[in-house]
Amino acid sequence: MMFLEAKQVVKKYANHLALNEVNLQVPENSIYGLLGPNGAGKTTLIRIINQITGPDSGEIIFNGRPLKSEDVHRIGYLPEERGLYKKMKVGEQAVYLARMKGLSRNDALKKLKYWFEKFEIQPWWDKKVEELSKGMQQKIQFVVTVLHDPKLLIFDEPFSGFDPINANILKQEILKLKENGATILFSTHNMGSVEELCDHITLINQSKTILTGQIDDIRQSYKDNLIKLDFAGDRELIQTKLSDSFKVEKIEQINGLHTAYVKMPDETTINQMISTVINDVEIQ
Ligand SMILES: Nc1ncnc2c1ncn2[C@@H]1O[C@H](COP(=O)(O)OP(=O)(O)OP(=O)(O)O)[C@@H](O)[C@H]1O
Repeated sequence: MMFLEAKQVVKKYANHLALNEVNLQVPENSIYGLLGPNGAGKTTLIRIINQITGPDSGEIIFNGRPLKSEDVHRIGYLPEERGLYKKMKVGEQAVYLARMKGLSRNDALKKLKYWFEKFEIQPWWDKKVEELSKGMQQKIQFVVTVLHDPKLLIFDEPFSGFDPINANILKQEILKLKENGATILFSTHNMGSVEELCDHITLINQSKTILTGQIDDIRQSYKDNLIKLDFAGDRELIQTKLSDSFKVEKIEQINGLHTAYVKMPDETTINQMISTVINDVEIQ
């Protein structure tokens, strides 16, 4: 079942068409990546789903029926522009935000304890937000976003500002949230995170959907069987040997190292290709 759908969503800003009949189909309990270059329309779509702004036409279907204002409590949203109160203490603010999402003080404290321990950020509890770095503030905001166990989580550029170690911790947590039943939609420019996390993607470019589907299907349909082989050795000989069974598109040479771009016919394997040249080259 689709947990979230955007149907023919159109949004104009003054003279700019930010979304041009965009569709989205997010299956329940999936991790869904929204991709596209700067200005493509990703944040606009996310803001429409979060009811911060409305579409000019089209609609959002949530859990099988049109999205309602009260659904906002079932969505956890990490916006692109992080917004914590700088002068307030971390713990005090986290409890305050959790209370706004309907948690009792006791529940908020219990859940915050769990997340602060998980992220090893207990020592920050009594610091003012302004004393934290950007990445540290982002961790707090992530915790506050997921604290009320929303069924739908929407993260706008969740990895921006995180160092690789913390980005990895975040990835693992996103996978666990899925295991625990959440549906997750996130926008990103980070292709590594897409490969590692997403089951489905939609690619938006210039306000339009240009590619959508299951990541495995997309990978399969764009597979062009082109293999890049880095080697040291006799370029002419390798070209001749490979050309018997494969199509060598080109061979480049950089600093004494050759790179052959070899197109593999469907019935051939990489092992066959390598065995053709293995006695004549040093494969890098
Ligand atoms: N409030 C606004 N008023 C006018 N134009 C806007 C507004 N918000 C967004 N736009 C325009 O709509 C287009 C889409 O912006 P959006 O923020 O959705 O892009 P994005 O895909 O999230 O980009 P990025 O990857 O840079 O975050 C841009 O051309 C932007 O200038």
